[in-house]
Amino acid sequence: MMKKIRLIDTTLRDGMHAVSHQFSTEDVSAVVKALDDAGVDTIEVSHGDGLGGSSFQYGFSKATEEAYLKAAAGAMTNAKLCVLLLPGIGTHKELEMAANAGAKVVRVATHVTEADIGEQHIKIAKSLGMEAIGFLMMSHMVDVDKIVEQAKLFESYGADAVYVTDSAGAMIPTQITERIAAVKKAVSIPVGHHAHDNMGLAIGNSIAAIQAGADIVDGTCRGAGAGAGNAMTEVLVGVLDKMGYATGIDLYKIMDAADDIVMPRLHRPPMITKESLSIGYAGVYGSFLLHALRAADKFNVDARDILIEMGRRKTVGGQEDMIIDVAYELANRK
Ligand SMILES: CC[C@H](O)CC(=O)C(=O)O
Ligand SMILES: [Mn+2]
Repeated sequence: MMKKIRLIDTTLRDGMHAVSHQFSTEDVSAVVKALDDAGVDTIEVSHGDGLGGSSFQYGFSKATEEAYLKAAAGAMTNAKLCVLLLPGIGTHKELEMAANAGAKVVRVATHVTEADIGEQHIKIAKSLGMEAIGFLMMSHMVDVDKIVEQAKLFESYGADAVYVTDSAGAMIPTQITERIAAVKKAVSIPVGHHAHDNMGLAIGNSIAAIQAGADIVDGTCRGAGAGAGNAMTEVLVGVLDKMGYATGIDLYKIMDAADDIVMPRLHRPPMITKESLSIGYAGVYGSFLLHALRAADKFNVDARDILIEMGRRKTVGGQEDMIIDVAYELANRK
């Protein structure tokens, strides 16, 4: 029997970072229709920083979250609609709105040391009848024991699955293997992995995760996502099939979705560049990329220096405003 790997496509959420949150509701309908038709199990749609992310701090979305979700729900026949929520950026109000608009799954994303701030949202999601997944971000920043502790917290709150997330695309396969294997041993809920390609390892790390026991992996079409992007959904489908795992996704249809539907909508397709590689190397959020490029331009400094300094200061998601401070300081040092 082939093991079934659940593939969650986040082109319309992580991919929002790659288009500065400017997909239209028509884009959402077209991409969801193609993914659903290809057999994708779960499709995530939200602002790149999750529900409530549309703001000065993170960048405004082209449409409201409700309009995106209604467009997605209306274009789906079989897939489950998923949203991302970072407690504090999104609140129970956005979660209720999402459930009413048709979302069946929520990923409650916290910094890897802060699962406790997700307890309330996991419980609210369950009371709304949703599947609730704990999503531990920036898991390269702590050791294995800490990740295990935090994954167990999510399980104790009633999460249906828990993720080890490489937000910065900073880890190498052995680090993924040890983290996933340890979490898998410690919890009895499914374990997922979300990879970024800043160091060219997104597919390799996803394979390492699956071989270490992961049950769920994330992908985006054409790798659309923060930094150098994510593991490509269409590549995962081909590779997993070759490895003898079932995804339930039609390879030709997902290739068509990626090349014909998603690619023309990416004005700046993510790729490994000196800046996105620096994100992986420095271990900072992929979503810092466009902010750092803009600040580098404005203050006439090297974006790599900004990112390396952000890494040295151990900044985490939500500290995008510090990019300006760092650029300003670097410019004054010159
Ligand atoms: C800021 C939210 C973030 O983009 C979530 C995510 O995809 C990650 O941590 O990689
Ligand atoms: Mn991501």
